[in-house]
Amino acid sequence: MANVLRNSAKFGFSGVLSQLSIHSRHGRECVSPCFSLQQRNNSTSPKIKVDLDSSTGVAVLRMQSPPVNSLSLDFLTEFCINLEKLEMDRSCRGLIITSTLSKVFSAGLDIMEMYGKSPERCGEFWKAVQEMWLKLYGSNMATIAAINGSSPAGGCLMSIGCDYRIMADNPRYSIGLNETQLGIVAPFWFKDTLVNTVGNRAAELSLELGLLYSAPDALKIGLVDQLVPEDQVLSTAQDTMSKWLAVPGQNTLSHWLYRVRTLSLSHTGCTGSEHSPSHWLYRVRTLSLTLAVPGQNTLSHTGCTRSEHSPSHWLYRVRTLSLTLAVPGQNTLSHTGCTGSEYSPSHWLYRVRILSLTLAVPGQNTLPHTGCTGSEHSLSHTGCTGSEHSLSHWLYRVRILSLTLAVPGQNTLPHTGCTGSEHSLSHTGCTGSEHTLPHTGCTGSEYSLSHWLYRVRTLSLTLAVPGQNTLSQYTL
Ligand SMILES: CC/C=C\CC/C=C/CC(=O)SCCNC(=O)CCNC(=O)[C@H](O)C(C)(C)COP(=O)(O)OP(=O)(O)OC[C@H]1O[C@@H](n2cnc3c(N)ncnc32)[C@H](O)[C@@H]1OP(=O)(O)O
Repeated sequence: MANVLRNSAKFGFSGVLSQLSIHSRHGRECVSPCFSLQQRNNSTSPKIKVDLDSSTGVAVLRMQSPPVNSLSLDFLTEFCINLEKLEMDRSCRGLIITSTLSKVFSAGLDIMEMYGKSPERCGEFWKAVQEMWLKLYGSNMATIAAINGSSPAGGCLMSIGCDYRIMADNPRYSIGLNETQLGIVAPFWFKDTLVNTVGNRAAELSLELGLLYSAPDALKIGLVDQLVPEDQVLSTAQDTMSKWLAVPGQNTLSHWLYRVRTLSLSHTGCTGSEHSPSHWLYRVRTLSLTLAVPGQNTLSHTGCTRSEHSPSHWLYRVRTLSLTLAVPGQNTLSHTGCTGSEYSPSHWLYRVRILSLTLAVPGQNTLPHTGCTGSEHSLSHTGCTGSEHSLSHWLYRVRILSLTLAVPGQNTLPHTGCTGSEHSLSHTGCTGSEHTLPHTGCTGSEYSLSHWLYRVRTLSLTLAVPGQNTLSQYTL
């Protein structure tokens, strides 16, 4: 195992990403996700077993792919097909996910899928990973992870994609997003899902250090909701499910809104029939894909078919969004026109903030302030100095910072040229009457800095969709 992981780190993810990039730049015909799922399911023996109890409306999905339920393309395909079937079965209202293996819930993404594979295979694999998460996180069923063994990385993602987590009370089992320890950057939607589960600070620590938590520690930080003796994991999940299903309207939009709300966008500019979950799944997925690998996903694999979804249309959107979420070291910037020495990390460190500020408000920020140079580029206001500028530190801090600053309509240009003491006001540049914020519902003393910072972070996720969010319909 150690060798495999070492190899994957060595050859690994940048290679995989660039392969993906090459692949996606060529573009492909879009097909419906259902069709593509069926097409690519090549496995012979089932890796997933589903039992639906029609009297309770609860399905138990058992992962049974030895040795460790690693998430290979075949596994994910089968998983998604089963999920899709249950989703379409109106008699099924609740889903419990568990493992038939002793000691392991899921070892996460199958390392062997991640190197030495063709670009096509890599693309399919990564698409399947995203589909798994979208289908689970966006499910209309109540979902419970009955975690009866270790659940690192992608296994943890699968768990936090569920509404509730019950784990075996065994300190030898661990769970967490440990990608950083493998030299892998957890995509932003992994991060967002973790933040939603354990909060900002715990997620920040967890991702920067690539922590795996023992079951008791996972309970302490809220990564799991409950620990029970190993032989009671499934029965407790079944008891718990009955409480979830007793909530009126469990399968309705209200359920959906609570989960998706934090996913960015979903509930914002929609009206009328646009509120259908299927519509949203595709919108969310599109954006997620775009942002998961900035500059690398052309979105040909999103399943969008309307002509407005043509690559050329998307390229412009993608570029904007990608820059918004500029992730140092992960973005190759090939799509921005940067070449050669501009790729150096130091270049990135200084560009990132400016780019974030500039482009986080599509259509509102114009270019002039991207031309900042010299001392204006100092990142002193981020609190980062010297060795703190390591990759993992940057990835998680900068991203949050840029989201914090993204306040469409509020952060107008003047503050981008701010230097020195002006930056002390939390670099939002907002003062006095600029804080009208009629659409946020904020008034009077609510304008205090700490309030503002926390609200902004939430708002910025909502607002990161060019031309879609007016916020007028939505009051936090
Ligand atoms: C394009 C992609 C871009 C970005 C992706 C970013 C996201 C990445 C998310 C991920 O999920 S990366 C995967 C990270 N996974 C791990 O770090 C888990 C590693 N595995 C373990 O920690 C342990 O195996 C375990 C705790 C799950 C189970 O321990 P134990 O019961 O002691 O089993 P072994 O370690 O002996 O393993 C048995 C067997 O299984 C193979 N294996 C384990 N994990 C994986 C895996 N993730 N993929 C493929 N194969 C795996 C292991 O090599 C052993 O195989 P043998 O042939 O040696 O028996």
